[in-house]
Amino acid sequence: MKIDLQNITKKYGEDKILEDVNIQVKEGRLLSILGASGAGKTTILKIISGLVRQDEGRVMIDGMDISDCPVEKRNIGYVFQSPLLFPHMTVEENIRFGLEIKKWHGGRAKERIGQLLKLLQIEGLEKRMPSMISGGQQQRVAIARALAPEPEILLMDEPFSSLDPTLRYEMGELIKEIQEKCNLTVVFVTHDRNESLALSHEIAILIDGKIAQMNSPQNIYNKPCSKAVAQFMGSCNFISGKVEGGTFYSNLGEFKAINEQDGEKTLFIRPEQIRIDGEGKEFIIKSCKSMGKEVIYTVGTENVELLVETIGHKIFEIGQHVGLLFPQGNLHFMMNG
Ligand SMILES: Nc1ncnc2c1ncn2[C@@H]1O[C@H](COP(=O)(O)OP(=O)(O)OP(=O)(O)O)[C@@H](O)[C@H]1O
Repeated sequence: MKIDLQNITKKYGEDKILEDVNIQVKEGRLLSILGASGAGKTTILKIISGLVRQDEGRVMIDGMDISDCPVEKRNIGYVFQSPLLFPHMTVEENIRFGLEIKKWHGGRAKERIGQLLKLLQIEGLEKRMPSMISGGQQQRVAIARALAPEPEILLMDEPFSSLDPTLRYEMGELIKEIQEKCNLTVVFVTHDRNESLALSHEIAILIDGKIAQMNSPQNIYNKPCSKAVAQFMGSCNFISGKVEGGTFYSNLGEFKAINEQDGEKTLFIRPEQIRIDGEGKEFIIKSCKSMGKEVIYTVGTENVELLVETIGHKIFEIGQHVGLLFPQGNLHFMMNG
């Protein structure tokens, strides 16, 4: 099912939480909403599910306005940050609870529970109480319960934030697999950029209640529309300058700027997209930080300073003269401001 949020605005008291939010998620795709704490991510999920009513705008599912449809009629699965299982019920009973809405009992319910135990890879745990399984297993049960009534849309609110990085990665892979197998349309809220880059078909960046950019992970990372989006996705270098007749002029030198309109622009480049040339001379290594897998150097001249990331051991020394290479394909120009 396709989700289309149109011009959604939401206030709590005098505070405007969401302003003219437009989000489209195609059927069978996973969109993640990435934003800082308090940006309004959960509020968007609550509006899609019907737990909260927007002040303005429409929630469209497959072309139908469901803004006035009650929560229980929407058949949308919702997985919360913590699993929220019923502690006095077994794993099987918790999943069965998800079927209440469908009024499935007997053999049909048993068959569906069996399918879900297999899908979430938790077979053998059905008779255990939630206190007798791990945090990761509890979250699998919560996902099984949300999927029990066969929703075509699944909303996930930072579902893996309490898990350790390895488990978090595994759960992400499992969600991708389930999403594809069941052709689910998923909206996934996170404030972890790596998680969103790894999982999503599309990412929507929410800054101060507005969608700053919505695009593929590659474009969000490599072609951010603003400094705020660029910084949200990781370390970056910004170089101010001017485009004139297909050339960008700056303190860093001149670069080809084919198809760029003339005017004041900012050149954006990620630290790992710059290469250090040991044969060159025009820059100096000013500092360096070893991060284990990678080394981050500050490299500069009197006029300009850049972060450069290399993989592996430290091979350049502070004070060493080097050159820098800027592969043309990695250069992205943005409007100033
Ligand atoms: N029921 C409510 N009444 C008043 N204010 C609320 C209510 N629910 C949320 N808020 C406020 O709305 C803002 C957005 O909340 P929301 O939970 O959507 O943010 P979020 O991006 O999901 O944050 P986090 O990443 O911390 O979960 C916050 O400032 C929050 O305090």
